[in-house]
Amino acid sequence: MFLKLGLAKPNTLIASVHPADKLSLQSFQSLGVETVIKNAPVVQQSDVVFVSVKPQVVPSVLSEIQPLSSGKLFLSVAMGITLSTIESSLSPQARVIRVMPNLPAVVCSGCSVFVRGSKATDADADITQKLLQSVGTCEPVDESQLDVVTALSGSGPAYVFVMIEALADGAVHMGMPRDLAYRLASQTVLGAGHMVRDSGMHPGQLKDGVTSPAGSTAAALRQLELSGFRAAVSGAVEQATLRCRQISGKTK
Ligand SMILES: NC(=O)C1=CN([C@@H]2O[C@H](COP(=O)(O)OP(=O)(O)OC[C@H]3O[C@@H](n4cnc5c(N)ncnc54)[C@H](OP(=O)(O)O)[C@@H]3O)[C@@H](O)[C@H]2O)C=CC1
Ligand SMILES: O=C(O)[C@@H]1CCC=N1
Repeated sequence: MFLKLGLAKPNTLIASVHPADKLSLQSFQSLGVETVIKNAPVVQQSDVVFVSVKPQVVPSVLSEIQPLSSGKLFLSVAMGITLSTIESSLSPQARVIRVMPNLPAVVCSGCSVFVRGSKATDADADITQKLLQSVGTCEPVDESQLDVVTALSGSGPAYVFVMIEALADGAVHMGMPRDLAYRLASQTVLGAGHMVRDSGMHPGQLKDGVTSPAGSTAAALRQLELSGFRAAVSGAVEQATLRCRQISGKTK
């Protein structure tokens, strides 16, 4: 996406990719980006390094690149891995920023936050914000919020995809063709999100505006309440937050 938007040129990027990961290899190569099978050349040749391996793999990757990390900016997207863990695993001269992006960045509708590490400069924060704002929104937060952010906006697209699938399943059950059901369900979620973001109105007030007395929406909402919909969704955010905290504790 950064290439498409002209924020970087292919010959300024380099990625470490496992040879077995044919899909990633092909997509980088089709963009003209050099790929290597080791992490060291990526760090050696870069000013800004994205750390985007699974949290459980982060400690071994950081210890591998530690000797090469002085003077570089590291942007870690790994859930649950704290700034203090990352900073203490790299050179004291490494600069670190934690980022929590989300999947819709691939269609320029992402939602990211970032937290500056102790050595990160204003220029580092600017470049992080510029990169992430090119693919959606990006705002600074306190690190104490990052696990909940991960649970809300990091994982959130998955909950919404399930919601869209369930909406469409309901409509198909009632006789609607599936392709029409997905079009209507996805546009409904987009439109509702747009209204909450831009109207300044409380979501409950917007919900009331859709709900005619003795109408179909009231019947549907009653079913959602009986099924524990609110508790299920807010419980999902709670469980995801707890999982981040668990990972965070294990990798300190
Ligand atoms: N998916 C999402 O929507 C989001 C993910 N994140 C974070 O992004 C990170 C990656 O997540 P995700 O992309 O879903 O996970 P994936 O497992 O899909 O990607 C991780 C990649 O790292 C590779 N890898 C494994 N070990 C090493 C190593 N030692 N050196 C270099 N590369 C290695 C893996 O290769 P192989 O498969 O061959 O092992 C794989 O290609 C996680 O930390 C996650 O918390 C953050 C926000 C959103
Ligand atoms: O599931 C995960 O661990 C990552 C973190 C945010 C989205 N996906």
